[in-house]
This record gives sequence, C-alpha cells and structure tokens, in this order.
Amino acid sequence: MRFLTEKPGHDLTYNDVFMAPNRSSVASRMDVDLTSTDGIGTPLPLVVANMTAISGRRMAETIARRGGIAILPQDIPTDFVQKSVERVKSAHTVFDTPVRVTPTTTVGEAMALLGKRAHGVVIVVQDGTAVGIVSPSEATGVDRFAQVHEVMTTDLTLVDAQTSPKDVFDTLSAHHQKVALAVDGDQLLGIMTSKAALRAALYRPAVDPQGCLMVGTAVGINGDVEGRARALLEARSDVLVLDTAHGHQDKMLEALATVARVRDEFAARTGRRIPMVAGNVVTPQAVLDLADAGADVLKVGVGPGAMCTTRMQTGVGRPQFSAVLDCAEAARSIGRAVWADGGVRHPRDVALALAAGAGSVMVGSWFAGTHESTGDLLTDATGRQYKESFGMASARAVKSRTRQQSAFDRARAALFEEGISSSKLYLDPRRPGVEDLLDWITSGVRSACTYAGARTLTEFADKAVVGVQSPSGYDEGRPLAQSWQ
Ligand SMILES: NC(=O)C1=CN([C@@H]2O[C@H](COP(=O)(O)OP(=O)(O)OC[C@H]3O[C@@H](n4cnc5c(N)ncnc54)[C@H](OP(=O)(O)O)[C@@H]3O)[C@@H](O)[C@H]2O)C=CC1
Ligand SMILES: Nc1nc2c(ncn2[C@@H]2O[C@H](COP(=O)(O)O)[C@@H](O)[C@H]2O)c(=O)[nH]1
Repeated sequence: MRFLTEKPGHDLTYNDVFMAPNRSSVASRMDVDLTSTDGIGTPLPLVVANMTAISGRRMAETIARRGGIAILPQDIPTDFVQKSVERVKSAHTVFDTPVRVTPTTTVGEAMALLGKRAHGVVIVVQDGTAVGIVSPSEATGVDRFAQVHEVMTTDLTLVDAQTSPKDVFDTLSAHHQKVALAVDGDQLLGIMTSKAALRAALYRPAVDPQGCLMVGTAVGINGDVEGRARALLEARSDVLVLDTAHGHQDKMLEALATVARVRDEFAARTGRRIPMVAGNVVTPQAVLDLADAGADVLKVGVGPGAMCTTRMQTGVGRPQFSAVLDCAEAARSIGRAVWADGGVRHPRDVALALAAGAGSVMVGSWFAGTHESTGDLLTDATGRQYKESFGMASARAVKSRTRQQSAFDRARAALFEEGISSSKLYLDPRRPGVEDLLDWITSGVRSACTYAGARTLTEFADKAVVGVQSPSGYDEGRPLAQSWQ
C-alpha cells in the first residue's frame, strides 16, 4: 500500500482514509480471490471475535460454511467448548442445520425457535425423518397451544445431498417453495433456501484436512493455560487464540511459550500444526516480541472496539488504521501476519484493513445484531428486534469470569472494567442474518480490489493507494437517508 500524498505525521483511523482507484485489468468483481493471507488459509478473510455475546456454535458453523472462521471465547468452560467444536465439526459443509421440532411441539414454542436461524422455517421431524415445515405464514392466526402437526406444510421438496446448489435453486424456483430438504434415505441432513443455494455457489466453506468446518478457540493467559490448550487441540480446534487486553506483557510471552510447546507436541504426534494467534498489540516491537515467543499471527487493536472503554478509561490505544499498517509491516518483515481486530462498522473498514496489510479482519459487535449471535432475540417497545451485547472486559464479563474467586477478589476485579456491560445491537431488517452481512462485506471488498487493480488480497495490500481525508471528506461519502433540501 502507498499513500496518495505524503504519509502524515499522525496516526489514522479508518474514517480518516479513503482509497483512490488505479488503472485496472480486472474485468469482473468475480475474478477476485478473497483467500486470507494470514497463513490459516480460510477462503474469506473474516474472523468472528471471541466474545461471549457473539461467537457460539451457530455463528461458527454459519461463518465457516461461507469461508470465514469464528473463535469460541475463553470464558466458556473447556468441556462446553469441546462440545461446541464437535457440533461444528459434525455440521454439513453445504446444507444449513435446520431448527428441528417434533410433531407435538406447540406452535408457540416453534415460533420462539425461529429467531435462532435466519432461514425463517422450522422443520418438523419424527424419528429423523422430516414430515413437515412450519413458517410464520402457517402459524399466523393459529392458537399458540396448537401442535405443529396441525398446521405444518407437508408438501416437501426433497433433494439428494449431492444435488448442485444451482439445481436446488432451479427446483425451488420451479415449485415456488422456500426451502429444500437434503436427505439421505429418509434421514434429514440439512436444508437450503434459494438464497443459500446462491451463496453456496459463490462462497467456499472453510474446511479442515478431514473436510469438516473450521472453528477456532480462545485461551486466556491466566489459570490452566496448558490444560486448556491441550484439551482444545484434542477437540480439533483449528486455531488457538491467546488473548488478553495488554498482549505485550511478560505473562503473555510465558503463556505463548507454554502453548507453543503443547502445540508442537500435538503436531509431532498428529502431523497437524495448529496456528497460534496472540494479542492484542498495536506496536511493531510487540509484534516482534510475540512472534519471537511463537505467535504465528498477531491480533492488532487496542481500544477501537465498539464495546470498549479502554481509551476513555486509560488514554491508551492507537487509531486502528495506523496500528494495522505498522504492525502488518513488522509482521511481514519476519514472515508473520496480523488480524485487524475491532472498530469495523462498514464494508469499507474491512477493505481498508486488508489494504493496510491485515491477513484477516476480526469483527465483533457488528455481528452481534444477527440471528446467529449467541444472545436471545429481543423486541423493544417499538417492535424492533435486537440482541444484547457486552464487552469482554465489562463488569458483566468480569463477574462471570471470576465466579470461582472470593467475593473480595471479585469486587476488586470489578473495579477494573474496560467495557460496556449492556448494549442493544439492533438487527438490520434488510440484513438480519450474519450471511446477509457477509454478502454486503464481500461485495464491497471484491469491488475495492477491482478499483485497486488487484486479483488477490496480496496484490490488494501491494497496490492500494490510500489518501487522507478531512471529516467533511468522510461525510461526503455517506449516502443520504432523506432529501437535503
Ligand atoms: N482490544 C482491546 O482494546 C481490549 C480487549 N479486551 C478484551 O477483553 C477480554 C478480557 O481481557 P483481560 O482484561 O485481559 O482479561 P482478564 O480480566 O481475565 O485479565 C487477564 C490478566 O491480564 C491482566 N491484565 C488485564 N489488563 C491488564 C493491563 N492493562 N496490564 C497488565 N495486565 C493486565 C489481569 O490482571 P489484573 O486484573 O490483576 O490487572 C489478568 O491477570 C479479552 O478478550 C480482551 O481481548 C480488553 C481490554 C482491551
Ligand atoms: N477494551 C475492550 N475491548 C473489548 C472488549 N470486548 C471486546 N473487545 C475488543 O473488541 C474487539 C471487537 O471489536 P468490535 O468493534 O468488532 O466489537 C474484540 O475482538 C476485542 O479485542 C471490552 O470489554 N473492552
């Protein structure tokens, strides 16, 4: 990446910069390969942040099916994380996991489960066989205590799991149906909507060497670091993320050395070397120190997160575009990569982070307001749907993380909160599922690459030309919600 004019002497946020187009020979946005450059090799450079309100099993399998990866948080007990990894690994790589109910489930219960996934249907299953479908249209005007077998649609479109997404799309269009059910004999394997069929043709899943969906897991730097890392490797975690607020500290370096030893033993035994990501950092020296201790990828970002109060509380942090740019350069010089973590609110921010040299971009709060995040779907007084989210250093998260400690220690820890304990993240009615956001982000990033004349993300980080803009420059680029007159 180069600056359009002289590199400014001060640090820059995503809002401070823009990209200028280059002469390009890339004729189509579909010619762009978005494979991440972080060495982890996911087909999409997007990572779901290890935040309890956001990253769980549903999020992990959905994002991996489209080529990204989610990191399950460090605050979740190890046995629970092991089960979640197992569930992700057993999910179908092409067909979505259905929301299943039995014929005697009440309509009220079935409708309450609808919000768990974005596909808008519940499948009625008996002994593993799909016998009907219920969606809000079947449930409208029906007593909530009625049983689903009384209202379900039994006209089902069944397909073989080998059917191509295009054939599924055409079949659904021809029959004017919402969803196809993939079956093996009489057993339900998964489901696919028309939109999912389209996506299955556009995205590649992120899969491990056994062909199962990928998922990462986080480890804190306190407690039984070695035991947790060992258990997560055995559980088939594809990435280990060592995460703490201040990554450039001795305790992190010690934790990295411990996990590197366990990871290397695992690699010698199984032949699979699992990458280690560590952070958070914002300086080149921190990149070099953590890489020296064994980190393959450095997680960059102190204070840009939407749930973060660190900068206001401590004055510490660094504008994120410059942090990513500097750290990516340092990482590249020693053959490592960085993840840009936090502060991403628009597709343009993802594009800018990749232009600055990030191997992948980590997103938290933006994905909180989707069907797939872990929280319950809630409705406010005006009828808008939202999820509750909170920071991992908030009083709420600290309270949960320190539940085994004495009352005194817990009360003391609570004084050091650096995050928001409760925030409403509204679902965008136009993009209520995380895949809707992925569509929006990837179309923006593909387009950004073609403007730069790049066919890969390596070329993009090389060719991008970045200018510095004033607040009114940024403002000029914002679309109008209503007339200015
Ligand atoms: N990217 C960011 O800007 C930030 C991210 N977070 C996220 O919040 C989550 C919780 O993180 P964290 O607060 O580390 O978890 P913990 O509260 O579990 O702290 C982990 C350990 O790090 C120590 N620690 C915390 N902050 C600092 C600091 N500034 N300097 C030195 N030691 C410190 C704590 O000791 P003691 O409590 O005794 O000080 C504790 O031993 C993580 O996911 C983290 O990434 C948190 C803050 C900033
Ligand atoms: N200072 C804090 N940072 C936090 C907290 N919880 C999470 N985080 C960081 O934010 C990113 C995600 O950023 P987002 O803008 O996409 O939401 C996450 O990966 C952490 O690094 C917190 O409580 N305090």
